[in-house]
Formats: sequence, structure tokens, C-alpha cells
Amino acid sequence: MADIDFNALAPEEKQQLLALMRMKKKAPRDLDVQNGGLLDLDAHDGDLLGNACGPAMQLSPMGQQQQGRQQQAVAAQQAAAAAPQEYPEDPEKIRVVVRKRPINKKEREKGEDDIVDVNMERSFVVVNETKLKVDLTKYLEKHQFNFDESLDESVSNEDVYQVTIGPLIHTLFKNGKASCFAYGQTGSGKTYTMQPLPIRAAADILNFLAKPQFRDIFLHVSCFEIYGNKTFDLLNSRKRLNILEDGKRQVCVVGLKEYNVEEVGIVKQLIESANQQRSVGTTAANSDSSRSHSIMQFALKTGSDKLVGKLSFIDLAGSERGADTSDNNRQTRLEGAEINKSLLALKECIRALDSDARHVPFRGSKLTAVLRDSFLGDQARTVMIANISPTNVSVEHTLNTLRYADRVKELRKDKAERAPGGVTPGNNPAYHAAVERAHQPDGAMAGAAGARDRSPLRDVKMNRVRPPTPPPIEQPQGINKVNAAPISGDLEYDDDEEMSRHEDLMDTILEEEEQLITAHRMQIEETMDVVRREMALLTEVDQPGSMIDKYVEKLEMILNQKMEKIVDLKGKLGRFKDHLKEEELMSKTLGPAGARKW
Ligand SMILES: Nc1ncnc2c1ncn2[C@@H]1O[C@H](COP(=O)(O)OP(=O)(O)OP(=O)(O)O)[C@@H](O)[C@H]1O
Repeated sequence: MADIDFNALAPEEKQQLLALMRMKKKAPRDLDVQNGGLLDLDAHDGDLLGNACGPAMQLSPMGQQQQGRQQQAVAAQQAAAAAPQEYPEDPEKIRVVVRKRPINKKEREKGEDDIVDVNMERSFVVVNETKLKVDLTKYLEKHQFNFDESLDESVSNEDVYQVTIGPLIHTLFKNGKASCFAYGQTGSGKTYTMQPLPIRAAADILNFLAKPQFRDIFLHVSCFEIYGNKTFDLLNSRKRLNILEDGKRQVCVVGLKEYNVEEVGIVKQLIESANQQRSVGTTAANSDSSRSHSIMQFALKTGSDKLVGKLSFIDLAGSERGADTSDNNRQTRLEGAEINKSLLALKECIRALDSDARHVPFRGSKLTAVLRDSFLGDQARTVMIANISPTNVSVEHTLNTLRYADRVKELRKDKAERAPGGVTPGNNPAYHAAVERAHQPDGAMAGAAGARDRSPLRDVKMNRVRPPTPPPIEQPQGINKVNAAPISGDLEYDDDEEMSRHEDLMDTILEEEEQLITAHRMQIEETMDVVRREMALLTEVDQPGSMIDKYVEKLEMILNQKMEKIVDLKGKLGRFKDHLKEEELMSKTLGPAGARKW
């Protein structure tokens, strides 16, 4: 059988091929939508493909498959139908999946070690952290975390789709709102994981839309970015967008451009052009790291523009970026504060999905405000993909990510917790005993439950100030922590109050910045109106027989009005400047030691 050039295939054909390979349970691990590659198919493969696809997809050598769109759609439908997709009817409200990326060549060359073990079958992750005792001898501390799915480095993007978005597609057709977040430190694989998902989801959605009962439903795609506290349209030349709340407290992203999409290939193109527009900031730590949240939204709408369902893909800013609040550059500090705030608010909003929380902090950040409707209602579903790097160098961030993800699901009411050691829940006393044991070793869980909530960053940083703890006796090789949430209640802060004042000040500054810019914009609009009135006044006064008293009276009114506006804007500017100065001083007194505890 021939070699097939995967890259030369149309997107639908790629999906079709992957679906068929999966059906054969022979999915090539290293082949996915993003990477492409050459696929070697044997005669038996050809038979299978031929049987499943019918005449619409005949395998031909490299890139000669140019069927009509209709034929491709038919073939894609058949292929998707043939693929094993036994999704639950009512998928869980919150699903937390962890994905470890493979160690790369550079890391190997630098002698870094892979310290993360993933047990996919029993869905837990163990991080092997090397620590130092007081006498400077090394010991190993193992941290175990259980999730809904734990995926190791061999897992393909298609597999990720099957355990994350795949099960949610049909809920979209029942007024469902689903959102999928990629969380993790810079370079942990968020974008690698997130980008193929919309392409794959579009293939499934378009298959649904091809059915007669969904003929009146259309797929609309939009993409925007939240950078600092500003929002930009990534599919409309980075146009600045305003986020407004209407009378019904519905948050709208005003002016966001939407594309009506009928082909999977178009989604791919949209992703590519959004990528080009996406802002990347530079920090001392990483020169090309993303410091913005990017959100791609699929809206299913009827011909009369009624929303049927919504699916959002959110590639979050690097989670460690919140630590930029200790950076030397003020702008970087402010952006860091906004990232921190949004990640905290996000965690709370997701947790509220499954609890009876009365107050959901949507307004806590721009990110959660724009996603508000995706968190509301019985049909709201959320998937959090926690991406982790494998090496010892990233251990703090990896633990940080796993703790964050752990807390996202911690409060779930229906938590069908998998017991450590693979014991299943239910009436099994061994399960309860195991959970009990898991929560006991060092009081970590108890401490976390009552702890004041903090930024994920701070959890990691806080661990740094802990004095080295000797290893537990008789536990050098065993797992000594299970879902070990950070110890919070037992840490001593000498300047905790100051940290919290700094946090509040950052919040105030972010709000004031927004108010100042809005007020400035409004003032310009009003000034233009005033200029028009002044021009009219001048024209009037130039007329023969004009009344100079009237002119003087009107001019005085206009000038007073102008002055009032300027004084008001200057007041806002003054307060903002004062707060910036105050923050600058505070950040210096906190210094690196203070910042470490953030
Ligand atoms: N599962 C994986 N398999 C193979 N390569 C991967 C995997 N995950 C990530 N990578 C590679 O690791 C690198 C970093 O991944 P990626 O850019 O997705 O990280 P990120 O978390 O999005 O970082 P940033 O926050 O800077 O955007 C990339 O070169 C990517 O191709």
C-alpha cells in the first residue's frame, strides 16, 4: 500500500484518517493534527479505509485527493460514525485532566531528570522531589495527586480530545455551554494541547450540523485575547474590544468579529491568523512566553441568531506569570497582578459550578466576567487541562499546577474520588480508610481546608520559606503525601499584612487604570461635541446683527463645562499617579523576600 503524505491531506481527510486508525486501535502516537507526517499504510489498512469510507475516499499517492466538498463531508461523517465514541449521556460538570509533556532534547542535554510518574490506568501523578535535610543530605519527597484523567507523554492530541471535549459536543446541541482551559507554566504544553482541540471539535460539530434536524444551526467562530486588563480581537487586526454589561447583567464583548464556518479547514486558518496576532510579552525569565489569555469561542446559532450552545477554548497565560508582581518593571507587575487575579477568580468560578455557592466571583476578573454565561445553568460544563513539564527544574511550578488543579475539583459535591492505591469508592470500607489515611500524614489537607485562599503562585513561593523538614521515618521510598495541598495555616508570615495591602493596591490600580482610560475616551468624545458647538457659536457671532451678550454667555458656559471635565479627569489622573507611586515604594520595601511569598 502507498505512503500517504499526511500534510498534503485536506483537514477533513486528516480527521478521517485518524478516526480510522483509531478504529483499528492503531493510532500512531506521534501523529496528530498539529504535527502531520508520513503514514505508512499496508494493504489491510487500505481495505479497512476503503470499507469504512466507501468510494468517497480512495487512498491515492501523495496529495492527489481532491474530492468535492460534499463528498468529503459524507466521508468525514462516515468515518466519525465508525470511530468508537461512546461518550456518557450526561458528562460531569467539572473534569480535571493532567497532561505531562515529554522531556525534550535540550533538557536532556542539560542533564535534567524526568521526575514525574504518571499512572494512566489509576489516574494519578507522582512528583518525585529531591530535597535537602538540615545536614545537607538529600532525600526524596513524593507527592501524589489524583485526577479524573492523568495522561503521560505518550498520549496524542486525539486522545486528549477524546477525554476532554469529545464528550461535551452533544451537550452543545442541548443549550450546553462548555469551556476548556489549559493551565500551566510557560512551556508546559498548553498551546500544543489546546490548539488542535477546536479543529477536532469543529469536525464533530460540522458532522452534527450535516444532519437534517440541525439544518438551521450554524457554527460561528470568534477569537480574542485578554492582555493585562485589555481585550483585543484576534480575528480583526487586534481591534480593542470593550466589555460591557447590559441591563440583564449579561456581559457582552462589544464588536467582536464572528465568522460563520462551514469547513474544518477554515477553523485551522482562523487559528493560524489568531496566532499571528496573539501578543507575547517578554520577561527576563522567558523571552517568548505568552502573558495573555487567548479565548476561541464556538457559538452555535440558529439562522435567526438565537444561541443554541457555546464552546470556549481558553489557553491561559503562563501560571507563573503572577510572580511578575515582583518584577522591576511596573507594567509587568500590573500584568502579573491581573494574571494572578484572573487565575484565582477562575478557580473559584469553576468550583462554584458544582457547589451551592451563592456568590460567584465572576466580576473578580475580566476573564471570568467574559466567561460568565459559560459557568451558569444546568448545562454548563468545564474541563481543566493541567499541563506539566517533566523535569526537576520545573518541580515547583509543576507542584503548583497540580495543587491548583487539585483545588479546582476539591469541592465537588459528586466527587467520585478514586482512592489512593486504586481502591474504588462506594461502600467499601477500605476506600474510606484509604482516604482517611491519605488526608492525615502531616495535616496538610486539614490545613488547606481552612486556609485563606491565595494565589497558586504564592503556594509555591511559600513552600520555599519553609525550613527543611527531615524525611518521615520509615518512609524514604514510599509515597508520603497524597493530594498534598500546600500547608497554609502553619506558616508564619512576618509581613503577610503588607502583602495583602499590596494585593489590594494592585486591584485598585487596575480598576483605576480602566476608569481613567474610559473617562479620557469619553472626554475626547465630549470635547469633539463641544468643538462643534464652539464652531457654531463662532459662525453665529460672525453673522451681521449677532448679539454679543449671548455669545459671551454661551462661551462662558462652554469654557466652564470644559474646565469641569478637565478638572475631573486631572483628579482621576492624580489619584492614579499617587497610587502608582505608592505601589512603587511598596514593591521596593517588599523586596525579593516579600515577593517570594506571593
Ligand atoms: N505533549 C507534547 N508532545 C510533544 N511536544 C510537546 C508536547 N507538549 C508540548 N510540547 C512542545 O513543548 C514546547 C512548549 O509547548 P507550548 O508552546 O505548547 O507551551 P505553552 O505552555 O503553551 O507555553 P507558553 O505559555 O509560553 O505559550 C513546544 O515546542 C511544544 O511543541
